[in-house]
Parts: sequence; structure tokens; C-alpha cells
Amino acid sequence: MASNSPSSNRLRVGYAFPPNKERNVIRPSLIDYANLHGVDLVRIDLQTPLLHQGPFHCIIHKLYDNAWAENLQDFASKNPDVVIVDRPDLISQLYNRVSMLDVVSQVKVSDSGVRIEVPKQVVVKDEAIDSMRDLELKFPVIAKPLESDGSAKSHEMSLVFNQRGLKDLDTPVLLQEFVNHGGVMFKVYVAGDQSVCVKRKSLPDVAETEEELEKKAEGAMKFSQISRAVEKSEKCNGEEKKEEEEIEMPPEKIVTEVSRGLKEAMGIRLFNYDMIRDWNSTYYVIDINYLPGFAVLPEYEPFLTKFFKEVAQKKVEEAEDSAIGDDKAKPRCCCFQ
Ligand SMILES: O=P(O)(O)O[C@@H]1[C@@H](OP(=O)(O)O)[C@H](OP(=O)(O)O)[C@H](O)[C@H](OP(=O)(O)O)[C@H]1OP(=O)(O)O
Ligand SMILES: Nc1ncnc2c1ncn2[C@@H]1O[C@H](COP(=O)(O)OP(=O)(O)O)[C@@H](O)[C@H]1O
Ligand SMILES: [Mg+2]
Ligand SMILES: [Mg+2]
Repeated sequence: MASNSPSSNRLRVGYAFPPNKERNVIRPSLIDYANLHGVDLVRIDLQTPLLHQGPFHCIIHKLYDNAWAENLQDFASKNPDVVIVDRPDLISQLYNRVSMLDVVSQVKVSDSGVRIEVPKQVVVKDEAIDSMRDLELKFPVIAKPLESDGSAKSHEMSLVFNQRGLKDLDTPVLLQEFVNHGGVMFKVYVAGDQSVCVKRKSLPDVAETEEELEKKAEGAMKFSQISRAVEKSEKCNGEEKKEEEEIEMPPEKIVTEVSRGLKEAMGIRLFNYDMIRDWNSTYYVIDINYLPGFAVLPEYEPFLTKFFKEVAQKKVEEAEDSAIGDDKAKPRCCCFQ
């Protein structure tokens, strides 16, 4: 076992986050719960090389800079027994709004009547858009920045109703068809094999026909982080709350299968995704976020603690499997109770 690997039965999980992220993930309630269940959460000092810290069984992180990725890579190559959740090169597929959704086509669900898709979308670089028909898109569309890098700018979007609304867009931009979905989206939080689906307020449906949209004087409407904005505003009145409650949750099987499909296709284990459903019961995945603020989930403490234990247990099993070759009959030892 390499020098930085721990040996005790307690599980040591190192974490590396900016301060705001730390507040949204590593709450005192998680530290206490995990501690009671044999898991020690250890803050990684970003001013000190990782190789001088530890020991760790596992490291979780959300930092966007290359220096961190190199620091982690160097550490991982010298400490193959430490589980890195997740590999920076795999996480980076989520930093671009096109590559983040590429994996959705690989997701398979067992109910043949259900479709899992991505809304039609096109990247516009710097060319003028003469007609949406050339792009094979229909208004309304959402204009999204290509980057999804944690910056405020990466959340600044526009709902574009007609040609006039296209002229002020910064390029490059992703134009994605707006899908009517009843004003409610599903946010699914994934940690390894576990997934939890919650409802969130979303943009309301656009009822106008293309001809009616063409006449709208205001060509576009800017918005940012709508689920938070709507929750904070007075618009979230009793009637809207009731409408939200009436929207049926997706079947648990769909949530589990989509979560597993995305996890396997991306090779990453801590994320959430936004999913909407149209009136034909087609589901659209519209956004995938690496390591979001899990603390909003009810029961988030056991959720993450269980995940840490599973990750460590899988590593032990892998090591046993490689040590005993094909002799799988041997009983497994369970180290992290
Ligand atoms: O702020 P939180 O805790 O709600 O989490 C944000 C996420 O909100 P959610 O939990 O999905 O409702 C948020 O999800 P959305 O993009 O808003 O769907 C992002 O994941 C955000 O990270 P970043 O700004 O893209 O790096 C997340 O922000 P960070 O916690 O990473 O700063
Ligand atoms: N194609 C779409 N059709 C309908 N609503 C959408 C679509 N794409 C995004 N939205 C709405 O816009 C919000 C923000 O878009 P999203 O891609 O999730 O960006 P962010 O990363 O800022 O959360 C979504 O939560 C949803 O309410
Ligand atoms: Mg989103
Ligand atoms: Mg997002």
C-alpha cells in the first residue's frame, strides 16, 4: 500500500472546495453524522501539496483550476489506493453545455414507451442567423452560454421568441428549442448508486404560436438561475404551489435507470441533472451539474455518508478481486461498517 493510504477501520474522506461550495456540501450536520458512522471528513489545505497531506481513503473535490487538476493527478498516480471522486478529465465534459449532453443518447430505459432525449440544439459561432429554418430549429429557443464553469455568466440565458431576439446575443451560443413542460422540472441528485428526484419551479409554458411570437415586440427575455429566482419571488403563491404539486413525479424506475445510464456513460459519480417532461411523456435532460449543493436534500447526511462507504467498499473489493484472480468464491471482508 502506498505511503499516503490509511490503514484504520475509520474512513478518511478528504474534500477540496471553494468556501461557498464547502458551506453547501460539508455542513456541520454531515460532519457529525459521518463521524458517528465511522467517516472522518478532512479539509484539504489548498496551499500545501496534496502529497504532504492525508492519509485518505477517498477525495472529493470541485475546483476548476488546472493547478488543482495537476496536483490531484500527481497525487493519484503515486497513491493508486486512494479513490478520486471524480477524475478531473471526466468532470470537464460537464464544463461545456454541448459535451455535457452528448452522453444522453447512450441512456437506455427498459420501458419502451418512454423516450429520453435532449431538446434540438445548435451551436452558433459568430455567423449571423438569417433564418431559424436554416438551423432546423423553431422559436421559442433558449440561448445558453457554451460554458458551464461555475461563473455567474455561465447561468445568464435568454428565452428568445423571434428573430429580433437573436440580434443581441453574445456568441458563441447554444440555441436550444424550448420544450413546454408545465412549469416544473425534476432535479435528480446522484451519488454513486443512489438517486433522489425533487421538483423545482421552472420557466412557464409558452402558449403562443410561432406567428404570435413573431409579433412580440420584446424579442427575448433574459433570465438566470430560474429555480432559485422564482422560489425567492412573490410569484411563488399558493396557486402556483398547488399546480406544482399536481405535476406527477417521474416513475422511480425511470429516475434510477436514467441516473445509472448517465453515471456509467460519464464515468462520474457525484452530480445532479435537470429533466423536464413534455405532454407526450418524452423526458428531456437539459442540464448536468457536477457536485451540486447536496445539502438541500432531506436526509442528505445519510445519503452522502452511505456513498462514501460504498466507494471505499468497492475499492476494497476490487483490490481483493485482483489479489485472488478468478477465485471469486472467497468470502469478502467488509471493512467500513
Ligand atoms: O448553489 P447550490 O448549492 O444550489 O448548487 C448549485 C446548483 O444548484 P442545484 O443544487 O442544482 O439547485 C447549480 O445547478 P443549476 O446549474 O442551477 O441547475 C450548479 O450546479 C451550481 O454549480 P455551478 O455554479 O454550475 O458551479 C451549484 O452551485 P455551487 O454550490 O457549486 O456553487
Ligand atoms: N430546453 C428547455 N426547455 C424548457 N425549459 C428549459 C430548457 N432549457 C432550460 N430550461 C429552463 O431554464 C433553466 C436553466 O437552464 P439550465 O440549462 O438548467 O441552466 P443552469 O445551468 O443555469 O441551471 C432550467 O432549469 C429550466 O427551468
Ligand atoms: Mg440547471
Ligand atoms: Mg447547470
